[in-house]
Amino acid sequence: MVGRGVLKVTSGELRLENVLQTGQAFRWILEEGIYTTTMRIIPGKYSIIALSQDLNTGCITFDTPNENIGIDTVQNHLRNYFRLEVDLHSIHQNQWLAKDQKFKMLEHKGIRILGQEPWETLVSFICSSNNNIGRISKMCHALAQNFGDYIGKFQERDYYSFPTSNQLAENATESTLRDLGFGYRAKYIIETAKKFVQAKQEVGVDNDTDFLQKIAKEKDYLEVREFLMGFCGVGPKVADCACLMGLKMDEVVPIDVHVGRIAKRDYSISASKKELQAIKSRYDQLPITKKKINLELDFIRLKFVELWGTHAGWAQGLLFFRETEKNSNSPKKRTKLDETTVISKKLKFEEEEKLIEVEVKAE
Ligand SMILES: Nc1nc2[nH]c(O)nc2c(=O)[nH]1
Repeated sequence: MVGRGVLKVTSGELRLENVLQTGQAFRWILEEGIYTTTMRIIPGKYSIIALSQDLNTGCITFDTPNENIGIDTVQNHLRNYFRLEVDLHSIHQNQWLAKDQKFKMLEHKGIRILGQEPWETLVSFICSSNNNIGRISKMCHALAQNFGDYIGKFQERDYYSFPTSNQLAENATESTLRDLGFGYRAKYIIETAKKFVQAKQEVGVDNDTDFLQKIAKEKDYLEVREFLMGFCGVGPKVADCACLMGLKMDEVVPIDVHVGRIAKRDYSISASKKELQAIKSRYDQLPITKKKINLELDFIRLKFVELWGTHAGWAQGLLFFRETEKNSNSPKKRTKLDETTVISKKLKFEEEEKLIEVEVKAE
């Protein structure tokens, strides 16, 4: 191994198996206890990275097998990625449990919200519409393999970067993405990439991460969400996932059917007409939000933020994990990347996609 080091993690604060392949990140590959992917550890450059965790100590051994990046640089990168500055145990005890007795029965299990590349997060969650983790992963790998840069080989596998908005806008087409199995999401990705490139040009920023971080710095949450929802295929849920897992907006609570179900079943949250009307009028100055928002789900979002506080999005992460774990097969079964099926031709589920598309159009 060329560059090897250890990342110290306070015991229990991070469990790789509960964060890397459970619906936040989609390009980690797990084989024999080792997680590998490519990450932008050095600005402007992707590198292959391999991680393994000692479950007794919590410590993570990292390798950058093809290059020597420098231990401090990799450690800093991983601290940021895993958001190790956030004391999960303390937040669980002092913020969530203090206000919500349900967290007595809800251990945090080292489930943390990641600090991912915001452009990749946005595109990944566009892919997540009506989709499951295995298929989203296949799509994200397909984007990297077909439109990203070749980074190198590790243990007989080729690794690629996640494509920039420019790479997608210049080299991908709706038809190629449809051929790769993206279904109706093909159009969303192409339209979003093209508009994104234009938006970057207008402010003179070239890098996708820098651009979205600049937006996040200059605008408040509702404005960032409005901005993101201006892109094709981005509704409140996708925008909120990008805010939470890509832009480190810890208070943001993405709401989808799973979390909506939890809100009604476990928290008896339901809004009166008057309350819904009050939310609607909040968005008079935010026309895209007003058009795309589901008022009932937004009401739930606000209730959860009120209940859980500054790291409400992290609390949602625990509930989301428990809910989706309950409603799925074993994690290994649902997330393992099948080597032979990284998408380079039509996938079996194309027929199913067409059905979904018809349903969406009919809505
Ligand atoms: N923590 C969360 N992970 C997710 N994955 C996905 O598809 N949705 C979510 C979410 O709402 N929270």
